[in-house]
Amino acid sequence: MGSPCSGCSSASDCSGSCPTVPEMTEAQKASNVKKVIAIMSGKGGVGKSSVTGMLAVSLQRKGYKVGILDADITGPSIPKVFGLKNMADANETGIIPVETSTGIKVISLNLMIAKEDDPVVWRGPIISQLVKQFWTDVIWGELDYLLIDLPPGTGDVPISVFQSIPVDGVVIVTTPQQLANMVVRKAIKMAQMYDVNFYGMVENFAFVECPDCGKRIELFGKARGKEEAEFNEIPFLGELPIEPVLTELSDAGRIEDYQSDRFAAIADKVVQKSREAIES
Ligand SMILES: Nc1ncnc2c1ncn2[C@@H]1O[C@H](COP(=O)(O)OP(=O)(O)OP(=O)(O)O)[C@@H](O)[C@H]1O
Repeated sequence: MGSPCSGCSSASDCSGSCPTVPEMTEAQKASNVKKVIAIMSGKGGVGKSSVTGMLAVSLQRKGYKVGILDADITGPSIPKVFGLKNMADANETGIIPVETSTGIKVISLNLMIAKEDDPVVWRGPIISQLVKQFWTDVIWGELDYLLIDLPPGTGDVPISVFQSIPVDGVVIVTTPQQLANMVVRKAIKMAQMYDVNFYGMVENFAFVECPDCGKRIELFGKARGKEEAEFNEIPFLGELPIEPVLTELSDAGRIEDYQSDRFAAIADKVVQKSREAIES
């Protein structure tokens, strides 16, 4: 599992006897998570959970061991898109994540409540505490990548994730519309305040391909993800079209059946970025 000291400005010349470092929980001792990647967006509904889900699927297909921590507590969609029906269990060591049909480990509040449509009417600090426990008290086991699906924006949960979980890199999801209104730049600036690596930006809903002639139609205006990534001096990971089959499979809980070369290419770049982060 990542060092509890990551994020501490004195970590490089620490004597190792810092009283503020909490002891590792039993679940943390039983886990070894190599890389934590946070998926964030400025605004809601841009496809952040879909990108998280498909990135997990693509990394899993490449042979990596992958988990998803659903930190979007009040609007969790990860269990639904993977068609998860079982509740998360627990033992004396910690909480046991639920596995998808291809073996991706998932934890989400919706795997702990009796009815998936019951609302979560909790204040920010309680939600943030729960997200921290998803890191400290879940038995993640051996993972190459843990993806964190953050709620949109720059509120309590992203702050507490960046402060308490050793996030290695951030993938930011945006759309052509959203680029016009600065919100995505706020999210980027927030993550930069916590000094995390930017793996890059994904532009979702960039275009629709005409099913008859293959023509590219830019429904939400000109796709400008590459330009926006350059403006923010972060890598551009790729653009994704609107594909009704993705919506259909997600609604049916079968996101793992979706095939996309574009996602596979984005996953390759994410792997590359995570390796560069090790080497730098
Ligand atoms: N490229 C795409 N093509 C077709 N449908 C998509 C695509 N990306 C996302 N969707 C659909 O758009 C809807 C919103 O996507 P998603 O839930 O991933 O967004 P989100 O940013 O995570 O939303 P929230 O702010 O609620 O967390 C879902 O129904 C999803 O299936």
